[in-house]
Amino acid sequence: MDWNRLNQYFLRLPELNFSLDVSRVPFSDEFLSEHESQIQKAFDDMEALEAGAIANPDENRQVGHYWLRNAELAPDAETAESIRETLKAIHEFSHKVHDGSISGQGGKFENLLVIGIGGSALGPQFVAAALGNPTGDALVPHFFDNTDPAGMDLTLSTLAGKLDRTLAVVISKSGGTPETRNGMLEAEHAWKNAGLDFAKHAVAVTGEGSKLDKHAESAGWLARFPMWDWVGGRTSETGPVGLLPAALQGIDIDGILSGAAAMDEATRVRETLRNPAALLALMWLHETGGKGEKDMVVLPYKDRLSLFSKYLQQLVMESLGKEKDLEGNVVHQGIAVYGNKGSTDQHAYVQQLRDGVPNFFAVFIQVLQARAGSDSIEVDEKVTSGDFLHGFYLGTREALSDNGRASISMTIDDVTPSYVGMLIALFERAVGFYASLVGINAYHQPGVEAGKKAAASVLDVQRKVADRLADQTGTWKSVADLADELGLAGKEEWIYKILEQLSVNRPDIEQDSAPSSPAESSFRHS
Ligand SMILES: O=P(O)(O)OC[C@H]1O[C@H](O)[C@H](O)[C@@H](O)[C@@H]1O
Repeated sequence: MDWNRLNQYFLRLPELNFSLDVSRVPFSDEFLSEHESQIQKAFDDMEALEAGAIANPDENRQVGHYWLRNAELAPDAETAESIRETLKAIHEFSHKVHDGSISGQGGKFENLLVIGIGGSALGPQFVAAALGNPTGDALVPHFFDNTDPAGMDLTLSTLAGKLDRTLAVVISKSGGTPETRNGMLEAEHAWKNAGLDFAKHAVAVTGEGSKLDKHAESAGWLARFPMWDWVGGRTSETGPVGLLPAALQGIDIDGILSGAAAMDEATRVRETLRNPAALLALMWLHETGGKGEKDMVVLPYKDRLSLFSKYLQQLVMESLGKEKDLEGNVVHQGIAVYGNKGSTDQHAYVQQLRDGVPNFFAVFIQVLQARAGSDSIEVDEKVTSGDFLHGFYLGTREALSDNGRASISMTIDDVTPSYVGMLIALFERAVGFYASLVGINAYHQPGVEAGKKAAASVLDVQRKVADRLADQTGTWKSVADLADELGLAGKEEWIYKILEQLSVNRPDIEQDSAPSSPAESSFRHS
């Protein structure tokens, strides 16, 4: 690649020891000048958002995640005070847990069970993996992030005999998400079965007055931490959602906050070529045509960052994947995100990236420090494992460029709390800028509701079908009969799938042996 172009489009932020290289995206100078007024408008939008505008018009909400790492910025004194007080409370609570002045029925807490989903799990999971240290964590984190009973059993099996020293942190902004509620109920049941009082081991992070908040209050849980209306789930990592589990784990949360604050500062600069979030958003615009034409493949060359792409999947796709723009036009926006880590992924899908359908751009994250300490063996003459990792990063990037595949690279020194904060803040702001560039609301998620509503209807049909079979115990019924008798014409497929599932999981519901098709199947209650 062109050394001059690299020097032209290599943004180094010396005060952050962070750099962004967009030289391998084939944009022209004209592209930048053509979009300058749009990016200036995005800066205006962001300024208004940070000043407390209703940046999420559909939900009539402010968007305040940037205030979390700089309370001074909050639009009113009460909000600022609440942020400071909460941070103080997180520190105090975790100190007390660490020194044993708050403990479980079996003694000092040693394990942490985080129960949450989506924005209430992905950030804590990413940070736990990036910054934790299983042999040195103050509390070792475990997660329930689904309503999969087998998954929960697996997690509980690793905590067998230790629940009396395990602190459960139930996280839900709305306080009504079914998966999280189910996880909480399953956990309460497990603690009870172990002869323990769940309330003495539980903490909630949730919106004031939510179902979860009320439940935690009336059951007398150890503590409750707020989840403010103006923080979205996918941008909540620097609020109590992310900070409480991290602090309990023993991670330096002030480091995360200061890294995020420093990146916020750097991405407020209105000079496009000096602003990494603006450059990132413009590169996304260039590569996707502003229409999601290409996917973003995130490839950190460091195991500790392997959950970052999963975290970004929600941040980017739930923010940008929208049917309508702010004016109500149908636009079907979005950028798909996937990736895991290099060089591992070279042995999985990089073949397609290099040679196959050119429908992506890559974002490489290079971490300079190979390992703690400098003691590395030579795995080949004069080269270490870390040199290989670095070589694979440069090699893959080169191979992609050679075949006309664009890539962006960012470089950090090491995976530290501060850099994790920076990465989160950088992508949060790039998402905000990109949303302005394409004219969408990044802060709502209307599409998520459809699946939730349909699931509720499925469970309603399940109750009716199971009751109907129970009313006629012993009688074999076909799907068509049940649909007809229950007035559920058109729902035959659901009825079949529901009964197929129930017959495996409930001893009182049976499916006839080996039917050749759903229509020929029959079921009975016995
Ligand atoms: O924190 P909760 O209210 O439980 O929400 C958890 C998740 O639920 C939904 O799926 C939303 O689309 C996500 O944005 C949110 O993070």
